Amino acid sequence: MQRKKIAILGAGSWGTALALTLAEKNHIIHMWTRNEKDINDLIKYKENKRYLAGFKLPDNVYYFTDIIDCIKNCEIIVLAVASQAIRSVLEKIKNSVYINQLFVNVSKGIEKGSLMRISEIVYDYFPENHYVVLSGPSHAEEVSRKIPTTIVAASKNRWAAELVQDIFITPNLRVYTNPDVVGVEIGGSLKNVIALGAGICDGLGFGDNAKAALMTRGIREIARLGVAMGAYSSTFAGLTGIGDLIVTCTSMHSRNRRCGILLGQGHSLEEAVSSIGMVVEGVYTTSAAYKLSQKYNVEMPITAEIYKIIYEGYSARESVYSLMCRSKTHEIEEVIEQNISGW
Ligand SMILES: NC(=O)c1ccc[n+]([C@@H]2O[C@H](COP(=O)([O-])OP(=O)(O)OC[C@H]3O[C@@H](n4cnc5c(N)ncnc54)[C@H](O)[C@@H]3O)[C@@H](O)[C@H]2O)c1
Ligand SMILES: O=P(O)(O)OC[C@H](O)CO
Repeated sequence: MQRKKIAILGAGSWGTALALTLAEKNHIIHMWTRNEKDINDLIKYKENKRYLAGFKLPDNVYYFTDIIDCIKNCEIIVLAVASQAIRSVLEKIKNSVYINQLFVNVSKGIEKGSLMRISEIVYDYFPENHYVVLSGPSHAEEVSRKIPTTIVAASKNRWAAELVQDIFITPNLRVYTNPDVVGVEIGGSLKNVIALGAGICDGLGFGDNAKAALMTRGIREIARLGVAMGAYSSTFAGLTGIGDLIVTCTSMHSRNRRCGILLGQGHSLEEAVSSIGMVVEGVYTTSAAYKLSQKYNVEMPITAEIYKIIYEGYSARESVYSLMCRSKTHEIEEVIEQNISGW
């Protein structure tokens, strides 16, 4: 493939892992982060000691303190900051983006106040630019070690999705395409809420049964909301749905799960988040998901309980009791609603 000039906005763990991957494919990488000390350290050590220590960045990675210089002449602009910061980053570049620059969003979240997905925020600023969301089960710590990983490039535009597939694919990072932007964004964001719950279960000392139940019922309520918002239900059975949910609920790399473990052990939210030291997207997404469930009138009992734990001070044990003692119900709603089996 032809060498591309790619701007990565955000030099956290994921932005850095992607810079490594793309630079090793011989693309020219421009990295920007808001923190000048981080940029100076990157220039000095050619390593991201703060967010992803142990990996040398090659010489075709360049570092910028000026975001406008960073994106200049880049064909691709990768959004790799925490999701609540995406709007402020777009605001900084709003007068400097050309129509032929393609956005690749790798951030997983929903904007807290507006309840907008990242594609909607990008569309607000750049309605004519192509947009691709790249998501799936992909811990930065493993991608940078070249451990086999699979992700999905989703776009309304097939050409854009296939271009991003070609740019990012390596023998260790297999990229699929999908037209379902809503499904991929909802799955990638809301799995973090369930991962907080999985961590809480671990922190409370529960076992594998509880975790399996949480994950299975969790993906079901995520899919219910996603479909109400216009997603394909099959996306939630794929890499960006159940795939990402599995990796986030079971891995000790997951910041969301680790935060949940601390909550389950009785630490406050502030203590838990500050001890993680990196973005814990699920904290914000819990609030957004809870409000989306109300807006779309979709029942999301697990999300509602995690909202109560995080934002209303409920104890985790109280929430588990509420979930277990809800009125009894059927497993697959469609069977009852559509009278499929004649019940
Ligand atoms: N780490 C992973 O394994 C991984 C994998 C896939 C997706 N993601 C997603 O990628 C996004 C970034 O995650 P990360 O792991 O790199 O997080 P991180 O905590 O390692 O880094 C966050 C980055 O966002 C920047 N940032 C935060 N607030 C900002 C603001 N107000 N303005 C400008 N920049 C700001 C920070 O400076 C930093 O560069 C998240 O949405 C995450 O869910 C992470
Ligand atoms: O570390 P987490 O919990 O933010 O998860 C990172 C990625 O989203 C996993 O695919």
